[in-house]
Amino acid sequence: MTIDMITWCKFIIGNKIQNVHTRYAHIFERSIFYTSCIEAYATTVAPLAQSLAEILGQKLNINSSYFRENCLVKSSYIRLNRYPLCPLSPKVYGLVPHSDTSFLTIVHQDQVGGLQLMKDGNWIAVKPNPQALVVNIGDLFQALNNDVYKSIKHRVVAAEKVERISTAFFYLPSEVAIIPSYHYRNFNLKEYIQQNEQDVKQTGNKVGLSRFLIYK
Ligand SMILES: O=C(O)CCC(=O)C(=O)O
Ligand SMILES: [Fe+2]
Repeated sequence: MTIDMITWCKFIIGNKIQNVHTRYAHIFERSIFYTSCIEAYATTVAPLAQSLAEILGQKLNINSSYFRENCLVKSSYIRLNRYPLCPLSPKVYGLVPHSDTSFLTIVHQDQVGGLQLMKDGNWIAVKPNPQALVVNIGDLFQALNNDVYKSIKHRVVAAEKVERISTAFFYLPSEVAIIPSYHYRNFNLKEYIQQNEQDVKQTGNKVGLSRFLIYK
């Protein structure tokens, strides 16, 4: 692994609405305050994600009930990211460049900054604003809307002087829900994750949606 592929970030994945990911259960069990915060946040942000997906989907001929029917409460999850101070910044990333698998990702970041988006071949810093949420289009939404709205490539620059915290809510369908698309062959989340894991193992990279294109 080269230095630029190291991720300088600690994270917890959990979804208290459902069950906490078993690998992290001990952390969640330790603090009732913590779990209730996560639960309150997830309960608030999930309907927001659904409304945004429905609004975006309206002009794209996506059936208005699609998200309600296929995104179950337990299919979405939250990832808490902590970016500790990094002596090697800016040589390593907080998070390596990636696109999210989700339909939508709703990110809350603190005041430190470090999130960057790829736009027209350039990395653009997202101005940190703790009063605002960042909404990213994910891979599954790109497939669903036949490439009208593209999944955004993003990365996080490692924190150099001040530790950074962010919270990402990934709005996802159930593992078996079909993602209908004209550009991509029918697939579901389970298949997509398996394919990505296989590609990362074999090539070191997530190949992503292009694996599922009908016409290459
Ligand atoms: O920390 C951030 O601002 C972004 C987090 C992110 O991209 C992720 O968790 O997938
Ligand atoms: Fe991300």
